[in-house]
Amino acid sequence: MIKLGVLGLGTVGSGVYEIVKYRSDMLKKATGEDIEIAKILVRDSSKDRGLDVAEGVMTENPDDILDNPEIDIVVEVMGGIDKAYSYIVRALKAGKHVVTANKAVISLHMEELHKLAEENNCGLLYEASVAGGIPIIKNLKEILKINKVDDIKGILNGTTNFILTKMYDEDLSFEEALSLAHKYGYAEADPTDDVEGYDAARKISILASLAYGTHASIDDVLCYGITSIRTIDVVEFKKMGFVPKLLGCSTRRDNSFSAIVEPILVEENSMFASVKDAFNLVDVLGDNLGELEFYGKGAGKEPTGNAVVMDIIDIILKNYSEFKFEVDKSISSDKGNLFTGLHYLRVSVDREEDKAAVVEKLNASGVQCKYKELERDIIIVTERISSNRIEKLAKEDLGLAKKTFAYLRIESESLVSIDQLNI
Ligand SMILES: NC(=O)C1=CN([C@@H]2O[C@H](COP(=O)(O)OP(=O)(O)OC[C@H]3O[C@@H](n4cnc5c(N)ncnc54)[C@H](OP(=O)(O)O)[C@@H]3O)[C@@H](O)[C@H]2O)C=CC1
Ligand SMILES: N[C@@H](CC=O)C(=O)O
Repeated sequence: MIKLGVLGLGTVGSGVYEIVKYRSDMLKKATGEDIEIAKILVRDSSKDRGLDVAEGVMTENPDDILDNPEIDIVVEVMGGIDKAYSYIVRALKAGKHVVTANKAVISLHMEELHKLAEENNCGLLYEASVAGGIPIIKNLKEILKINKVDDIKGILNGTTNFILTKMYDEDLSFEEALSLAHKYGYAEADPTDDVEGYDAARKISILASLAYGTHASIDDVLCYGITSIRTIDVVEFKKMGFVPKLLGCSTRRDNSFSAIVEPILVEENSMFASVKDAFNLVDVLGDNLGELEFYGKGAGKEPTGNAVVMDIIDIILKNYSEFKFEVDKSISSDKGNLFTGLHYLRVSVDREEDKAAVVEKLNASGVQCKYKELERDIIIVTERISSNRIEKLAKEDLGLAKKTFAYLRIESESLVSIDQLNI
């Protein structure tokens, strides 16, 4: 009998609970073990969750799990950083295996937690922390056995993909789409993490760390969210034949890597454009393998619960010990300089006369571009520049205040010059 202690019974925790409860025969067949959820930690054990949890299983005291010698595996699905981190550390020090969906903790403490797990002969698995139901981490570890992986790119956040899809396909406002994403359980407790790109930044930092054998932290990831994209931008994207997607990308050249999360305009007929709602797509480039894509549900109760339970199976079958996370200190981040492209930039102005000032500064910036003036906005497309340069153009050369502009890199194999763009 394997006993689980589950920290959290929200969206993911209830998915885990239901799979363990209703798929017990299949789990026994897969592992040869009976698996029981012995204790579940929540903040409020009196809350009605519509789940038939046996008497005495729910607790508000973490010690009932972390100090319980009968519990073999701790499943952390409560979210947050400090408490979750301290519970994971306690569990590992107590010799308990840990499965977590918490990208915030893994992205921040990856190196230390792997070391701690190894020292205590425990498994530490976190498949659900990246791309929800997609088994990307397990597959990436497999690929890395005989491939060098320099490039990873993906739609890594279900909430923002859902919002952008609803804005593009159904003309919903940003706020309407976000409230739906919350309702479906896709968004983080604080959706700022989703819409500002931090959640995707944590995910790409985890993938980059695994791929490059370095600890890429969230501070190494340049991060822009989707909050500045407005209805007027969507109209312009459609006219140009592009679809906006929030992508997390990482690339390595020699001993430098760049990682970024940013909204990107992809061509209407591209694979990324076809990824709708809360689905994710991760594209991995291995030097033997070539390009490999992983597609599936990136958020939500069942897919994420499935990823967590698959990790539990791997812990029981001891499919965790062969991967060693070793950190190569010679690899460092160069903060997004390796990403370049033509860019779309929209600048909004309050007064007609402000437009002339923007255009004058644009001409003085030295960045080649094309633009058109609308009633209260200027739509600009720039020559190929780096992600750092477009940021400098908006904030320093044009001196634009937050919320008065939006920019997106344009990703297209065929597009080399702004002359090919009709704005
Ligand atoms: N939602 C998703 O689709 C995905 C989420 N994740 C990650 O999974 C984790 C959980 O997310 P999700 O299920 O959406 O979160 P929820 O907010 O839905 O659930 C959190 C659960 O944890 C409990 N909890 C939170 N803090 C504490 C605490 N300090 N002490 C005791 N219990 C606590 C809550 O108890 P109570 O119910 O009593 O308030 C609740 O049951 C997060 O790390 C998230 O990033 C990963 C992939 C997908
Ligand atoms: N909030 C996250 C949940 C899964 O990781 C997302 O929307 O992708």
